[in-house]
Amino acid sequence: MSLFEMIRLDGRKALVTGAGQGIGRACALELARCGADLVLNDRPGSEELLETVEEIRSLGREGWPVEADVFSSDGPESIVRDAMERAGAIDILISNPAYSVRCGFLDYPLDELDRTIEGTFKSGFRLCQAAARQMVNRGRGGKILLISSVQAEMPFEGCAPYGAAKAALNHLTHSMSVELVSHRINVNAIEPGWIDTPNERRIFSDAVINAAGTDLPWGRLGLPEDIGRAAAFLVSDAAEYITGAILPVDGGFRFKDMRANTQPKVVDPE
Ligand SMILES: NC(=O)c1ccc[n+]([C@@H]2O[C@H](COP(=O)([O-])OP(=O)(O)OC[C@H]3O[C@@H](n4cnc5c(N)ncnc54)[C@H](O)[C@@H]3O)[C@@H](O)[C@H]2O)c1
Ligand SMILES: O=C(O)C(=O)C[C@H](O)[C@H](O)CO
Repeated sequence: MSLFEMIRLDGRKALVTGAGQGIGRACALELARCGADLVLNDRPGSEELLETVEEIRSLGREGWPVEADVFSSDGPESIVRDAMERAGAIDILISNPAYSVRCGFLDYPLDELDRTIEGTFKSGFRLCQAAARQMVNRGRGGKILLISSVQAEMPFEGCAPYGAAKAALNHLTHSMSVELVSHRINVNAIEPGWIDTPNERRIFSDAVINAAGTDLPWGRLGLPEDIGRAAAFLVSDAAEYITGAILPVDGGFRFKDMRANTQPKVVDPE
């Protein structure tokens, strides 16, 4: 079979969290273009989620919205329960959202440390666990993809708990791949570099983003679609023999010293 045929996802049911905008939305759209039907999660009341659902349906695929906070106490388990009710199965899981604030190590507030570990690591752990249990019970394998970050390997000032939580997700990816391989469940992660998403636009001014784009080795920031395409490959049959892999999609960012560009102190308040 050709790569083109193997990358098709027709008949597969995928759950993507944080699918209203940014990287989650781009992953969902790319999976739909490859033929998957999708359960799409985002926060309660998210208008962007409904826009993603509409766009998926306009591609001729099913799009089932599940509004829930994946960081909340019953969030991950309830999202998986709802996904099973709507779609009947989860063949593919993409665990996407994270929580972070920027603050120096010496001043980092402990309640924010807890939120970062809860939102970035624990919610991902619990979502993967709940989805993997369904995949194992069903006995037909599955694909799990975690959205990590280059910061798992690349320390930025003011981001210690977030980077540590992403490093923990990388380890979790390796551990899950070992424990789930006998169930034919592939577990992989993508490390996005600096991707032009609404979240980055909230943190940085246009001037900072434009300057960073010029300085990045590829000459531009990453686009959410760059991550979406890598995600679609990793959850397809074309990647059948890939498990426990951490794929950077960063245009060479992690090998260039851009620490000066990544400091929030250069943000223009306007
Ligand atoms: N943008 C980057 O440069 C970059 C780089 C490396 C890693 N990442 C990672 O990519 C992932 C997505 O980031 P993004 O830049 O697309 O962010 P974003 O804020 O632009 O989009 C995140 C989406 O997730 C949703 N979301 C957030 N918290 C949620 C919650 N508790 N429950 C349900 N939905 C929730 C948001 O509403 C939004 O739709 C994160 O894990 C982030 O750490 C991003
Ligand atoms: O969100 C992340 O994990 C990133 O690495 C994004 C950017 O690289 C970061 O905002 C730049 O400081």
